[in-house]
Amino acid sequence: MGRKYVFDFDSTLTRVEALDVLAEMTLEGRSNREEIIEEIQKITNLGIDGDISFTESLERRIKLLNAHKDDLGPLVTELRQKISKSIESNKEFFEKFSDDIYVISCGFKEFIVPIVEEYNIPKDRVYANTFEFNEKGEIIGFDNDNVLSQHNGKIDCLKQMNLDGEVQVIGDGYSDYVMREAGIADKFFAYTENVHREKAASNADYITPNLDEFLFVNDLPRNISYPKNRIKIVLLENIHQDAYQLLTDEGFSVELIKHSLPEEELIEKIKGVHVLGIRSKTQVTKKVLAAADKLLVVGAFCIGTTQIDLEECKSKGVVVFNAPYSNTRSVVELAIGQIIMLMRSVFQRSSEIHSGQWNKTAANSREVRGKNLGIVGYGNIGKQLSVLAEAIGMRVYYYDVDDKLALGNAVKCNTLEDLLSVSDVVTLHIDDNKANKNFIGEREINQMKKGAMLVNLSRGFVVDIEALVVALKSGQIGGAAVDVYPEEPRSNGDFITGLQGLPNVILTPHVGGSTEEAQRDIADFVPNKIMDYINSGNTVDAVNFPNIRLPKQNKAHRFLHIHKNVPGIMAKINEVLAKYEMNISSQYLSTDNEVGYVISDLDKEYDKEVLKALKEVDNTIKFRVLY
Ligand SMILES: NC(=O)C1=CN([C@@H]2O[C@H](COP(=O)(O)OP(=O)(O)OC[C@H]3O[C@@H](n4cnc5c(N)ncnc54)[C@H](O)[C@@H]3O)[C@@H](O)[C@H]2O)C=CC1
Ligand SMILES: O=C(O)CCC(=O)C(=O)O
Repeated sequence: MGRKYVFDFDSTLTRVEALDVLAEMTLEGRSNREEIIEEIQKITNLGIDGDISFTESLERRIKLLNAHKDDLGPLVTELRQKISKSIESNKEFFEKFSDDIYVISCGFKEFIVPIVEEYNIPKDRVYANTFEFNEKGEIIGFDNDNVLSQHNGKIDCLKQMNLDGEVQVIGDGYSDYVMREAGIADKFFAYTENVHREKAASNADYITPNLDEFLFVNDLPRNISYPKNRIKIVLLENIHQDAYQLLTDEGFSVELIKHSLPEEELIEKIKGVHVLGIRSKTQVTKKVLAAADKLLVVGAFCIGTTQIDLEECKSKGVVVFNAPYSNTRSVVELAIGQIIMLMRSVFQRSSEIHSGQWNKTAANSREVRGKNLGIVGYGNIGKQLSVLAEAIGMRVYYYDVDDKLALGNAVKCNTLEDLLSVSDVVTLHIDDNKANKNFIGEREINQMKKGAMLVNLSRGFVVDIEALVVALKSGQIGGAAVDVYPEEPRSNGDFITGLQGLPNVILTPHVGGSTEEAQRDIADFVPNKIMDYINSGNTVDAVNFPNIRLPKQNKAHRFLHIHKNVPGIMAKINEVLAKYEMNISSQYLSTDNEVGYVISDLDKEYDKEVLKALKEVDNTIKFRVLY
């Protein structure tokens, strides 16, 4: 093609400005170090944005630096650790196109050459300044005759190089852009992986958030087939900021929305989205999924997943992850707290005193020690609650549809009625299966001891609210703590329930799992699952999909193929691979009744036609090339 690639060094090939790093090193121990560093950074930026002449910026910085020849070795060592992430991961490009790659920098050859040589860029293709030293080896200036020490020196430098073919400049600063503005370069790519400079970005032919994107738009060899910045993630329902941070740090384009979206709005929003993050409110229905043209993953940043049509997701090759344990402890602690508060009628006493009434009484105030706690649903939450409740002296009874091993001294009940009839407090921790609708209704309430308490931290639809209201008014139930409701609002604001205003009723707005700890843990767990799937194809812990984990292979391509689980499909996939003479270095298939998911690691080079052929294999649901 005869195309030439001209790279800037500071904040482009490396994540930092080298002179700033040098300053941090040379000013070590100085009392005014921070102020000087700040001043140097200010001057650097003024020079980069063209607000002061570059020569002035260089002179002023060198004076402040107080550097010595001996500092340059450690500086190079430091810079080696600070190569831009996507530059580091795309060495293949620098190998294959080494004859066409140049560095033009207003930095200094003394530290640029040793770094870029490792990327196959020899010193004769590095255009940069050189330091001047005094007899003691101190850096006292720079070679003033070098055009790169002058304002807009990059223009003259590139002109003198007289390169053939199309010249593309990749850099973060205004001084890179001016080469295109002067008509010497053909295209300017504003490189924003490390810093987004408005002046450079607004003048660019193209803004490239990393080298992956640059290589993608130019169809050049690259480490990953689809740049991460092109992967669009939408996080709804006020998901913890840490999740946003993790996913943006990984290079994805993430949008954070505070509330849930109703179906019609989600149908619009989901178009072009690769990953959707939700909590318990957002309904991911068939209609939503029909509009989801790019969707790869749904992340439920909670335990429950019945708000998602898991089967439809699977049939469309959309993998769903949740956080099955992150908020377990938070729910358990709230349950314990609520049980104690109910038994002591604390909320009534509190409301009285809030309204100016002193009512010191022991009536309806009991210890939990020695009382019977009935746990319905002996899963992750139920079991942990069992242990904590015993530790504070409660006698635990439990009921579960599955055969669950009793922890500690807990007593298993064979029927729900057995549990209800013996418990002083009944607490619900069954899962969010829709079959559990009105699981506790009038009949079950009447099977409870008179005056017993009811706690619901599972799902709102599990309890018939009207029946509960009647029982609370009649005294059949002595008090209730309710965290979840059949209908919950999409965002904070007004809310009405028949339970409002009743004595000894604690109402909370679905906050069982809403603690800093739980939300932080979820914000770490789910994004890691998402990244593992996007980056490596791993589906371990997916709730609706065959689970596979295959270690990353070097010098291989990875193809992901999701298909309907029909006889002979693997043979067809491998026939295609054989036809295109691809050597399989490892392959892993996992299936369930409906779908099969196979990861194939293959030899380095491949004919792009193979991708088309694999997509066309009958019963293919989704196909993706990772690298
Ligand atoms: N309030 C909140 O903020 C939170 C609420 N939750 C709710 O708590 C539920 C339980 O969470 P985990 O313990 O982690 O779930 P889990 O799946 O570990 O346990 C649920 C247990 O309930 C049992 N079960 C289901 N239906 C039953 C029935 N009809 N009768 C008796 N047992 C039945 C299951 O066999 C299972 O052992 C979640 O599904 C979710 O709905 C979870 C986290 C936070
Ligand atoms: O607070 C949330 O996001 C929902 C908590 C919950 O109910 C769950 O984890 O299933």
